[in-house]
Amino acid sequence: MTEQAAPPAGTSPADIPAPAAAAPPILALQGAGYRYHRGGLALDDVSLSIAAGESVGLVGESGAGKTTALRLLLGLDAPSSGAVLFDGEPLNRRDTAQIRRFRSSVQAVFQDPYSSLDPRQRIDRIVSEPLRSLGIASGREAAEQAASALESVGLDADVLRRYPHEFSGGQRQRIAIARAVVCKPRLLLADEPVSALDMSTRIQVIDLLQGLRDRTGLALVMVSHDLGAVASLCERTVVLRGGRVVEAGPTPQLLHAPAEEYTRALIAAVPRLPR
Ligand SMILES: Nc1ncnc2c1ncn2[C@@H]1O[C@H](COP(=O)(O)OP(=O)(O)OP(=O)(O)O)[C@@H](O)[C@H]1O
Repeated sequence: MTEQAAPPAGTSPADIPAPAAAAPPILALQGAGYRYHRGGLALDDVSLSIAAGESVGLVGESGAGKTTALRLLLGLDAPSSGAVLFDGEPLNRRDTAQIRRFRSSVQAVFQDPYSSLDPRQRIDRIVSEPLRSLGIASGREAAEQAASALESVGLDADVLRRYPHEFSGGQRQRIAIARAVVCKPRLLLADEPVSALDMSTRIQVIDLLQGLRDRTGLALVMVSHDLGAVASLCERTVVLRGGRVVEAGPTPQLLHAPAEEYTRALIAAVPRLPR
């Protein structure tokens, strides 16, 4: 039961402001299903939501449906059944005004930092691209925001005139993260963001994501096989198996006292949980 203070003498109920309605989650899957043209049901009745500032891990064995779920959340594919909700409204790829708001609020980072950056473009063009394509900034203003995004991922502005091939995998992933955060999104969707990196670079990129999350309140959805990365970054974890959610809950609880045998087996398959 919640307690409610009595109104001060002389005030009528109409004078008392109504409690603010809770904001809807930034993004949600609502009973979402997805079937590939030549495949079976890759996702089946999946519901999950990401509130402002929240970090959610999506785990499961290969083929569980993690990438498919992320593609629906990113609006790259439309669900075959159910819905994707953005700020509480169904995501409609034909609603250009909504899609513009969506793109400036929800950005992505992918696994392979080698293929995700256009090799013919200089870093300044790559990092400032979301600003130009969303009409947020151009010219000098876009260049300044790109430099500041690079600074936020630990790279100096002198990288701006260089090309992707001049950088290591970890530096390229930092550049990809700078491009994702340059328009100050509310949510970052990351598909295996550290799995192509060696162990020490992995830890640096996890620390970077952790720092961005803590400093800016950025919400995060991370698909990962690396339960150590999920433990470091995600307060909540959703376990997928065969396209369905088998278990979800606070990450420490889920990793240390899993309710499902499937989750126990996933954890047991990890040599150790780093850090
Ligand atoms: N383009 C496609 N056409 C047909 N079936 C597909 C396609 N992409 C994925 N699938 C199938 O959909 C299911 C879910 O795949 P998905 O890639 O989402 O899994 P995942 O959990 O991300 O796996 P991994 O960890 O290996 O990346 C699998 O059965 C997969 O074979």
